[in-house]
Amino acid sequence: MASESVELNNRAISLPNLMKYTFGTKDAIPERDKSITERFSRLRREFPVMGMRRTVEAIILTHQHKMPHILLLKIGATYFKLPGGTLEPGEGDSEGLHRILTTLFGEPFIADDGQHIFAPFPCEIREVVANWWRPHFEPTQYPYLPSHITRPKEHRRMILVELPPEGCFHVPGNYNLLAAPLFELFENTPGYGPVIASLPLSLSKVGKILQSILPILSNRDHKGTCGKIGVVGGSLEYTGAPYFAAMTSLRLGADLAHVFCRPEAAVVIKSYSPELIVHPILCTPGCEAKFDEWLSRLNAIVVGPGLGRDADLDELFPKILTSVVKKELLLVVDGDGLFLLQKHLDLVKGYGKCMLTPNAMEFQRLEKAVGFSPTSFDAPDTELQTSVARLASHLGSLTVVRKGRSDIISNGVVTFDCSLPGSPRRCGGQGDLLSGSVATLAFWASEKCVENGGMLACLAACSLIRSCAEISFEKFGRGLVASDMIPVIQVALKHLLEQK
Ligand SMILES: NC(=O)C1=CN([C@@H]2O[C@H](COP(=O)(O)OP(=O)(O)OC[C@H]3O[C@@H](n4cnc5c(N)ncnc54)[C@H](O)[C@@H]3O)[C@@H](O)[C@H]2O)[C@@H](O)CC1
Ligand SMILES: Nc1ncnc2c1ncn2[C@@H]1O[C@H](COP(=O)(O)OP(=O)(O)OP(=O)(O)O)[C@@H](O)[C@H]1O
Repeated sequence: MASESVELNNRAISLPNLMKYTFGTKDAIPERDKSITERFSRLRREFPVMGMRRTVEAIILTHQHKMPHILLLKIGATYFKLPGGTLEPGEGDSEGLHRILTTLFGEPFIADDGQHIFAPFPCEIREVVANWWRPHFEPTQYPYLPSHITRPKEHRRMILVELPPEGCFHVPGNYNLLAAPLFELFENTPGYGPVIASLPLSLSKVGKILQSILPILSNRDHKGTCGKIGVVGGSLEYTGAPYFAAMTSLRLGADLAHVFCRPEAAVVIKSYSPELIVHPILCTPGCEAKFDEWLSRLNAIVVGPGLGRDADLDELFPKILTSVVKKELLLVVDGDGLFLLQKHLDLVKGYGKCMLTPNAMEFQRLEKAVGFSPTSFDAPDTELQTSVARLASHLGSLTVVRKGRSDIISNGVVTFDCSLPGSPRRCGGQGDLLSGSVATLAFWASEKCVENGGMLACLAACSLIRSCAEISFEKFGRGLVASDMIPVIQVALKHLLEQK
């Protein structure tokens, strides 16, 4: 098999088999700096003249024995790096990375004018997979730009590079080119450093992730094994939002869905579906005790869809959060929950089981609430990624999913971008479908002890809901409403699972 097509980071990419490549050596290209100390001295020297150093690095994936491998350059006995280098002033990412890969791997020849040059290295430069920043003239780097740093010293961008099915590498004599299996790099910071060790997560395949998260159905299971999800929301104005979130969890595969709403919303919500268990308790006497009792029987809670912002929630909302955190339940905060959360961020700060799913506006509110200047709605994706990572990190590494043109998911250490096409319909309620699916998938991931389960559940949920939107838009076009997406949840799931 010459090449295998896989989906990485939601895009199909061809992975060539390394057996179809040949390898030659050429003259050494000495490293510009002899030591790490020298590298930082040069960075410090050049900074006043050149400004922030812009580095581009190639993520070149290949497959061997059907397993994805990443190409690394090994220098000496223990130092590994991605093939890459520094951009010239004014040079674009793609142009610069092409130039650097040509120097590293292109075939050497002597031009008509006698100059030693390299033939262009055939490859296609794809999207940016990860960004890292170096705030000081020191080794410490972050996958986001820390908020207090106004003049970072280096910005590193890891870019996916696709190779043709066959070809030749001409490797400088001072390097060893090797293919490391992704599983070997996974979180292996001692062996490869934080940047390379985080790449497998950044490149995760949604179909594989879903497979690792979904519970296996069995006749030995009992009612509740696949999840008991609670949704706190539903008011006089908004009855749809909690219904969408709770129904999504059931249609995805949870066993029981409870809605805790205001009494005036309860009959309406019940009448949408006999499957939902509806508690008309919010802001009624004894509400906290009743809620607390039910919490012990649930696995994950979504707080906020259609909750409203009435003054009586100022007192109840923090109590709800405190109960959920105390019981160590998975918590998704969405919709009006995010509005109310602005004053109570300290209650979830550092709570690793918390996932926030803001839309563009809600994200800006959270940024302002923590004292960051809000990132523009239209900021480029890389800036948005930085902002999401910055907020997640500031909140103590909980997971933030900023919905939008692309959904950006970050825990402050790793940042994913889900840019499946979705649909061009922006009807209300789609975010509620997302929060219900995040809660369900996060519960399943936690049951199976999936490493980084919250992050992966969020990525899987974003892919799922965008896929539902795409499928249902084909049928309903501009008349698509959120209710139309619920019946295709299993179609979308199957579609994602089948992606190789
Ligand atoms: N049928 C229902 O019951 C529904 C109830 N909903 C609930 O309604 C409550 C309020 O939610 P809202 O989202 O209206 O609250 P917000 O007050 O946060 O309003 C969001 C505002 O941001 C704007 N916006 C969103 N994305 C944007 C983008 N990318 N660029 C520019 N502007 C953008 C919207 O047009 C809207 O005006 C929540 O509790 C929510 O759950 C919604 O889920 C919609 C459906
Ligand atoms: N520009 C876009 N292109 C494609 N998909 C989008 C776009 N904006 C949002 N989405 C998708 O729509 C879904 C809901 O996002 P949205 O920003 O509408 O959330 P929301 O305002 O919280 O929703 P809700 O109406 O339920 O409150 C998400 O799955 C997101 O991926």
